[in-house]
Amino acid sequence: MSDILDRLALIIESRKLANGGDPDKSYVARLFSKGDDAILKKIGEEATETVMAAKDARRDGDASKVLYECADLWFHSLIMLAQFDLSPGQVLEELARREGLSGLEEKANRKLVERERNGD
Ligand SMILES: N=c1c2ncn([C@@H]3O[C@H](COP(=O)(O)OP(=O)(O)OP(=O)(O)O)[C@@H](O)[C@H]3O)c2ncn1[C@@H]1O[C@H](COP(=O)(O)O)[C@@H](O)[C@H]1O
Repeated sequence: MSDILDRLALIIESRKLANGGDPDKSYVARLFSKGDDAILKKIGEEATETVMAAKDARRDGDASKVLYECADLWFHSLIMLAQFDLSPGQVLEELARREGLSGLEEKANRKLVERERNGD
């Protein structure tokens, strides 16, 4: 299933202006041409729309819109990764690294390290 993420990442990379992306013909190239702030603004918008869709889904009992909004959020996250020369594969590697490590355990370890660093 991560094939689609890899394929999309390749298309997004090809839309960079340095790779010949044309802002008049491509949504992704247009976003790249606007730079960091425009890309990050879209992430904020799509995250908010995802949250609102989830709230509506809980109220209306129809979760289908959550899928669409989440796809928008993931898509724009791929653009943000590309903007920083990162790949979806690297995010998947980070998730794999965390596999089996309880979030509560990780948080406790992090707090311990912070306390040691602060000399508490
Ligand atoms: N998966 C997507 C995809 N998902 C969402 N979108 C676009 O992302 C935008 C989402 O923004 P909004 O929902 O806020 O709608 P909007 O009001 O049009 O947005 P803005 O005016 O704020 O930019 C819409 O224009 C959608 O069409 C996408 N655009 C492109 N792709 C993929 O990216 C590929 C390359 O696209 P181009 O660069 O346009 O060729 C395509 O072949 C697709 O595979």
